[in-house]
Amino acid sequence: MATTKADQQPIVFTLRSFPFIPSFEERFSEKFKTLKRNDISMPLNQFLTTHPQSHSVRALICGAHTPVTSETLNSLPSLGCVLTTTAGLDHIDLAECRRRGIVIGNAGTVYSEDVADFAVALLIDVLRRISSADRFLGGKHVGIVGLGSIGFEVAKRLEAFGCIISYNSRKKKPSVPFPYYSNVLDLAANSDVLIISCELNNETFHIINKDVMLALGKEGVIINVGRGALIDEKELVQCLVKGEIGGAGLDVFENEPHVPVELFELDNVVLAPHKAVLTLESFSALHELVIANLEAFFSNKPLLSLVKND
Ligand SMILES: O=C(O)C(=O)CO
Repeated sequence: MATTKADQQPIVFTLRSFPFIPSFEERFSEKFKTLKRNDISMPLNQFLTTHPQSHSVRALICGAHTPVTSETLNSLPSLGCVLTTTAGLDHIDLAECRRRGIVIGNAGTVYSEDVADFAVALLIDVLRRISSADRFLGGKHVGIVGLGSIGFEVAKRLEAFGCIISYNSRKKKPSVPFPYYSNVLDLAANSDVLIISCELNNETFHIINKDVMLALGKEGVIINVGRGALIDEKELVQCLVKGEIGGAGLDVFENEPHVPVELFELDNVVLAPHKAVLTLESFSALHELVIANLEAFFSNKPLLSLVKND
């Protein structure tokens, strides 16, 4: 049998959730020798500890629903690179990657514009469904929690609607013209709308708690396109049911795919099944980025979307 270019390549282990487009999958498997877990009924770590090729895996592709735990990493002794198809990193044991010198690449900014569009669409939907003319978007004070690439794209779009933007993030961003709040509670107290687009980590878990929701107030709207666990979901449901906040647009939930049943009953809530990034444009850009990252890794160059993990 003729040897293809892929036979000479180190092995890339692709976990299931990589959103391949068929033509891309072909290109990908010509370029890279891949190990796939076809039988997903076998637990991942059992597959890895019994599969002889696990020892030769140099790069791993994962997604939001395929956690990369220390156990997984320990079953891949030659692993040097983890590429996630997500912008978020909360499914990866970052400390273990750091300890083992494994580089991490994420989806960079490929989703930012689509997620920002989606956040704005959710907001318009929440406001227009329940409101009379005095609740339209113009003049609303919008607080953005997490002014990364998504948050910034949201700000650009909402400024064009005449909204007044301010934000909270770990640090004040010197190049940004919007007022900064170092504390989410103060941001909520001064906003009509909170857009949640920060990353989920130990510091941001339940950053939107009951106090923040009460500070946002009865007319306040929350849009979450980050991660479900950024909001204390039980409290969110209570606040919505009791009318302590005005509405919510949610693309993410604390225990996906579970969605609290109470939310389905509420007219002032718009629910979406974690689909803000699901566009052909986002995925095509992601696929190019994954290939470019693997090529960079295998030629000892820095990843294009290298994650800072120190
Ligand atoms: O990029 C991410 O973090 C996502 O949630 C994609 O769905």
